[in-house]
Amino acid sequence: MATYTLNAAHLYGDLMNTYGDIGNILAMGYYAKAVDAEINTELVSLDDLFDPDNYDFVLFGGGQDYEQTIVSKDLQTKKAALTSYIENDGPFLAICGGFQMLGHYYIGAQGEKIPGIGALDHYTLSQDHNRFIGNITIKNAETGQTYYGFENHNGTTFLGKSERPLGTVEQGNGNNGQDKSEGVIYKNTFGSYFHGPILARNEALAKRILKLALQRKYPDADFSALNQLTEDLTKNVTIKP
Ligand SMILES: NC(=O)CC[C@H](N)C(=O)O
Repeated sequence: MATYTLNAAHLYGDLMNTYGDIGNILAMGYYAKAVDAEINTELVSLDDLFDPDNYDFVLFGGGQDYEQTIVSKDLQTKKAALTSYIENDGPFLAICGGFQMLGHYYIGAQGEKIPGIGALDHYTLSQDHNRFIGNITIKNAETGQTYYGFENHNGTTFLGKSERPLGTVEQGNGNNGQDKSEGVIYKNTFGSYFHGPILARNEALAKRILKLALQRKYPDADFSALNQLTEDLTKNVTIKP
């Protein structure tokens, strides 16, 4: 038994898990070992109850438009609980289709309007016979860190006033191919179009989100070993695309 335990919800992990997005939880679990912590993961899908008090981390991965249509209906039943989790600073990572569904709506490739839950203030439009596909690099303004990933999406997302981007696009398209924004940060919720998975490829971000989750659950504990690990690794490792 580890000293610290985090409970993670993999939201609709059986329907939306593009490019192995669950690897984000596995990456966090890997770094968690450095501070004697472990992560228990539970699938929360159609007709399941989402109790915000039960979870310390939520992952909502990407998916195809068809799966998003199915998930959209069920998601409305979890809207209040998910919004309350986000508003109470619950650590959350939403990728691609999951990122789109936390916002107001996504117009799918066939022009269909797929409602989100509006927990975050963005909306997503559709491109005409085009997808953004390829490697992407962004820079995070607060930390100066560079993140690497792979994007594949039809949707073009536009952030609301309360949202700031996860990063500024240096290579690739990002949220919409126009304003250089990629992803979102709102409270402790992170959204991104990055597959890869993002936390497996970007250890500094993995540790940042892991630390948020650990400190929220165990405010009096000392997780400086994780800090040390972050500093040492970022000092010595050159990350190439
Ligand atoms: N990879 C994804 O999650 C894709 C999301 C959505 N179906 C789009 O094409 O924009």
